[in-house]
Amino acid sequence: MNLDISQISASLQPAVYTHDLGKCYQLYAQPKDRLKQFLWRGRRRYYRELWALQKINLEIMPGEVIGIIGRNGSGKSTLLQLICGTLTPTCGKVEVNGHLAALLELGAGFNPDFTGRENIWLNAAILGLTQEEIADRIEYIIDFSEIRDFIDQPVKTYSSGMYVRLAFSVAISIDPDILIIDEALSVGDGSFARKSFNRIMQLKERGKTILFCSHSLFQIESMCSRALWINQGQLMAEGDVKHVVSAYQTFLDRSVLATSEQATAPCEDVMPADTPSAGGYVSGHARLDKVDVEIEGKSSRDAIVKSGQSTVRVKVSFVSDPAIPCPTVAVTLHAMDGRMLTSAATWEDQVTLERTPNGAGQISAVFECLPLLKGEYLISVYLLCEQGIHLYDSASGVSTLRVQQEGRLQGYFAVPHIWRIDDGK
Ligand SMILES: Nc1ncnc2c1ncn2[C@@H]1O[C@H](COP(=O)(O)OP(=O)(O)OP(=O)(O)O)[C@@H](O)[C@H]1O
Repeated sequence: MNLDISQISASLQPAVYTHDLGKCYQLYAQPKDRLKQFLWRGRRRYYRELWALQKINLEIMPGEVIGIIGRNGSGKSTLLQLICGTLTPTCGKVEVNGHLAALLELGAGFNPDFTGRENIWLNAAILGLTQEEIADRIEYIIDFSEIRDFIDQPVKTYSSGMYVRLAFSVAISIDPDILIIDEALSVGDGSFARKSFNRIMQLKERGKTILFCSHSLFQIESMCSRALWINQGQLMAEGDVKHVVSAYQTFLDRSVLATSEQATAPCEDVMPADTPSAGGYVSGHARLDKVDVEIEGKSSRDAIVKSGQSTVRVKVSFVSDPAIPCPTVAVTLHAMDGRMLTSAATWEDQVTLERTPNGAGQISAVFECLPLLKGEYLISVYLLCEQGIHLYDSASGVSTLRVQQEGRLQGYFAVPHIWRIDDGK
């Protein structure tokens, strides 16, 4: 057997390695301060420093799928951009071993006056493809983007959806060893979002290294083996995804800013922009049709609920393309400050939804004798892919539950328990 030592050592090299990596921005209160700074040549300081990232030490091995979490402005995008080389570090170093493709600002490299086809050539060359490789792949890129009819028009005439489709198709076509994704797991709209998500999942299955940041902890937990939590530019935790997500969730719960940061559930509303079929669904997609909340059999958006007594039923109707696997449904309960208190999901309970040949289906989540304690709570509903990862559609705050309670117990939930008189044994 011939062992190629150089190949073995290459495979043991981290795909991404950073040492004491840091990025500092100079913030000027007014534009003229920049000029003054230039004229004084560093003898006086007219700016304030902002360390977007500090002392980041990472070793990401080939094939790892790493999720990056943190509040807005914590430094996630800065880290991804430093790894991609679109930002220069202020200190420390970053090493990348392998062909890297980034889905950061999609289409940032497009020239608006060039046609879609010309931009493919330009963009793919920037991403490292040779002329021959581009020639080989251009038809695939155009097909994947589904905008063949417009491919010879200048991209400035494109809708934002078309722009994103083209940019994603080019980025994904380079077959990278390392894929960097900044909040772009659901690219574009409708069926394209699912298709792009499937493409990313294929790369994961083929053992590619993937780094992505998302506000959806749910998506991070579903896809990643390891997670990094960044706060105010510092690495707060890294390691097993469940531990890191849980530590971050605890931090969010403790934070007075939790309200503004609660995009932790499957988040953004994703409404299909494609043309619906006669059955009301969009090709390759699914959407919520109707969500109704019933308290003791009566429909209500703003209901009085008796703690430990009332039954709450969340009725969800959806339509989906019958050609895609049947979707899954999740229901979450939030406190009014946005914190998610609990959730229920069909895939976790091994419940399979049913639908008509037209792709329409209904399911109810029934919460009997709801054990919430006094207070106000919000219900949200999510429609996801069969694996419970890709979000098709969501409806936030579909109903407010005003829970009334006898007695003085404090907290959010009554947890089943018993009291035992301790006889000292
Ligand atoms: N070009 C820039 N000039 C000055 N400050 C910047 C610049 N880019 C980012 N920052 C600051 O650096 C910090 C980190 O920003 P970054 O975009 O990396 O955060 P993030 O975690 O990706 O946020 P989000 O989740 O909102 O995308 C923020 O305080 C941001 O305001």
